Amino acid sequence: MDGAILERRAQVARDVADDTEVVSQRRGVEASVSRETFQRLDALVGLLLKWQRTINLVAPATLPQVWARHVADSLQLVALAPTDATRWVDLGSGGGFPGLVVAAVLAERSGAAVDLVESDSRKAAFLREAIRVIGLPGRVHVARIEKVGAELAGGTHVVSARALAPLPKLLDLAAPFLAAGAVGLFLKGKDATGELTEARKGWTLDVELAPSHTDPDGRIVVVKSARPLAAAAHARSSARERPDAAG
Ligand SMILES: C[S@@+](CC[C@H](N)C(=O)[O-])C[C@H]1O[C@@H](n2cnc3c(N)ncnc32)[C@H](O)[C@@H]1O
Repeated sequence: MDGAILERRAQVARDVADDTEVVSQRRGVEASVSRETFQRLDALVGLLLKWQRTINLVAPATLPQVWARHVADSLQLVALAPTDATRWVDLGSGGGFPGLVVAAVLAERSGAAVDLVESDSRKAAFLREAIRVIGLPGRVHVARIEKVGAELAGGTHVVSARALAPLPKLLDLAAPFLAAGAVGLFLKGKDATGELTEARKGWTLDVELAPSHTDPDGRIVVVKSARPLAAAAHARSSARERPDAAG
């Protein structure tokens, strides 16, 4: 059989396999949330796929696994948060993970509000549109986290982030929220333990590493409290004061 026909058949087989995978991942999420939450998540995925044609909201290679890699990955944070959490801040939300997924669940809690901080204005436009169209309890801040953190921190129950920065830098970004008593929920890959060892050089931490249900190598860093070590805090503030300091 000619090579072009073989390749076409192989592509059709791959597409069918992808479709089957998408259907089964979507069913997995459907079984784990309420009907209303699932409808919001379905609408979110639809909107993401539409906007993804013009903006790179998530890595294109991850689209066939959108339900597992993005929706289910984000959803697992809700089970690790205090059950009565209503004030949630998501840092560096990008295409809405985990922030918009959390907002889709928290929509059922009275008084819930999810603040999404994202400095990229095109991604922020998507976040705003998703909140408007789906009717999510979210607010978007098109800003650098460093600029708005202190102002947003009061009353936050949970601060989350995925794929934003290595843990030591992430703790610096999340510091105002953690200082205000928020629990930190940070989705991490296989380097979580190494990043935690690094972070302990600058912080006294009460932390748990929870397994990820969507990535066998992944961990969720649950930060229950974080206090900067005095010397490390001093080093950080001196580095900020010296304009020629690295980092
Ligand atoms: C790699 S993406 C991850 C997006 C999303 N959390 C996810 O996991 O799909 C990191 C996002 O954080 C945003 N970001 C990075 N540094 C930031 C900062 N200091 N303040 C606000 N947003 C920031 C970037 O614009 C980008 O959209």
